[in-house]
Amino acid sequence: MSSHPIRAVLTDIEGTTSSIAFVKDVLFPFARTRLAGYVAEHGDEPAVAAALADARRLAGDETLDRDGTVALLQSWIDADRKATPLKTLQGLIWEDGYRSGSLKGDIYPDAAEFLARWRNEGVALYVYSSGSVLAQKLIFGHTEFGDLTVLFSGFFDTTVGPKTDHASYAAIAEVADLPPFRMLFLSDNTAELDAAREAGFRTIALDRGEVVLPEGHGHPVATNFSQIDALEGTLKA
Ligand SMILES: CSCCC(=O)C(=O)COP(=O)(O)O
Ligand SMILES: [Mg+2]
Repeated sequence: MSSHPIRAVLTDIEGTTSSIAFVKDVLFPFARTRLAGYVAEHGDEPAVAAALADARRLAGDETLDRDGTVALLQSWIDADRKATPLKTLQGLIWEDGYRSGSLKGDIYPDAAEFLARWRNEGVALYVYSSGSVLAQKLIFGHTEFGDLTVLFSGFFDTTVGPKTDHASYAAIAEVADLPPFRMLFLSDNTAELDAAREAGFRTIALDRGEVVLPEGHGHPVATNFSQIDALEGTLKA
């Protein structure tokens, strides 16, 4: 344990503050089934047209028509590909669901409780997820615990860089204006945790019982946010 208090917590969403099951079984199918209709209705809007063009560029096939692009994006959903244009479109489609009340942001109760507690204690909170910033604000903005977006000082998605690249964490620490060793990154993905550690962050792996963490990863492990509080005895600003 370091003697330097943690000044900020940077948290992943899927597998950390929210179950993988919610993302895979609720959010992804919601977007997948509505994708074709959404693109038909909004495909000419600049943000949507740009995301479709980015997807074609990423796939290396700029000749794809609209149906072909939808099929490509659906295959990326099935493969859980964390591609920025797909994440942009998913966020836009989920927005309709959250606003109409058919989607509710599923946040673990311990995450909601301890995020609020840490914020009250003066720890700054940030999100870093493959989901778009819009999707992040929607999931935290529509929870059974109310609007949790007010707890956060900033939101980062893959437009800052891939989650497995140490440079992304260095960029986030710059924006937060903190030395990386004063920041704690929480994730269920050890490749992400390795990248954060390489950038100088402190790290804790979340083991929510949905995936098996690889052996020998070397990150402290917590099964919920109350254990993080105990593990990081210096989690006081
Ligand atoms: C913002 S909720 C949807 C999350 C999502 O689309 C995703 O791919 C989850 O990735 P994470 O980086 O939060 O594990
Ligand atoms: Mg995750």
